[in-house]
Amino acid sequence: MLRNGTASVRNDTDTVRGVAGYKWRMAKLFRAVIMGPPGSGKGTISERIAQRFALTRLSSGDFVRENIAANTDAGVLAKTYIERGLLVPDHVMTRLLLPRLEEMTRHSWLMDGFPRTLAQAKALNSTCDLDLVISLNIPYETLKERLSDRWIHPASGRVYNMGFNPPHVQGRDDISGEPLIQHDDDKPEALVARLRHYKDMAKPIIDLYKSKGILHTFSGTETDRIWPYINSLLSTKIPSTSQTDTQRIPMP
Ligand SMILES: Nc1ccn([C@H]2C[C@H](O)[C@@H](COP(=O)(O)OP(=O)(O)OP(=O)(O)O)O2)c(=O)n1
Ligand SMILES: Nc1nc2c(ncn2[C@@H]2O[C@H](COP(=O)(O)OP(=O)(O)O)[C@@H](O)[C@H]2O)c(=O)[nH]1
Repeated sequence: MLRNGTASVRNDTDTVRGVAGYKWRMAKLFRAVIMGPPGSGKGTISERIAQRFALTRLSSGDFVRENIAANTDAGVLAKTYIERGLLVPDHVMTRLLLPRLEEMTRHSWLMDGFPRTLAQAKALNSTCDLDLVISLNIPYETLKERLSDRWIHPASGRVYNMGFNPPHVQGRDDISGEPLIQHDDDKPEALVARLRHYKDMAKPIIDLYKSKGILHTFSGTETDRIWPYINSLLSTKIPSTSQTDTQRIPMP
């Protein structure tokens, strides 16, 4: 339910009357957030969840990049921070993200990369009710190893790992064939500060979601071992066979 909108299709099953006089039951929608330190596997796991459960995957990082590429006002502003290695301020992030979410009243989605601050979590909370938050808890040594091996296709945000999911052609993006790059802040010397920053920022957000009873934490060193637990949790919450975000089920 978008509280400031007119549609109300989440967390319950709505009944609407179609043109032929049929009633249609709108399947329950599902909204989730995935959190975790850099390298914890948010992107990798979101991709699996989106495919398995036919959710729309929303990545705030991709969204920032799209706005920068499209030269929107918020994108131009966001760029000035990212170029200096800073996080985009809350008011810019919410200006970018919330209108997008308001377009999603009839979609189930999973958000990666937002909220990153308590202010962003509160802004999200005032826009929609989340069903579930996945928090990934991965040891530091594992993060360090993974990130030193992470290669990115900057234009799309597609992520590779030379051991875990290498590109078909070394150093090249699978889809575009363009060169892959490594981020400076994936280097071990930058990681300690990034992790400390993540812990400080994430703690109040995690506490908030814990108090709402929607937080689920998964710990481990391998995505493939964590995945079955996430899969079975989500299987109890969303129908895996759903091919569309809003299912229409004819009712007598
Ligand atoms: N809530 C957010 C989300 C994103 N960004 C900005 C800063 C990031 O550098 C950039 C890209 O975000 P990503 O989530 O794609 O990338 P990161 O490398 O920061 O995240 P991670 O290492 O966790 O994948 O967008 C931000 O400031 N605030
Ligand atoms: N070796 C290994 N690498 C992984 C595993 N899971 C994800 N990765 C890789 O680790 C890096 C970080 O994962 P990513 O999904 O980008 O994490 P995010 O920063 O939280 O979004 C990427 O290069 C992934 O391909 C895993 O279980 N083992």
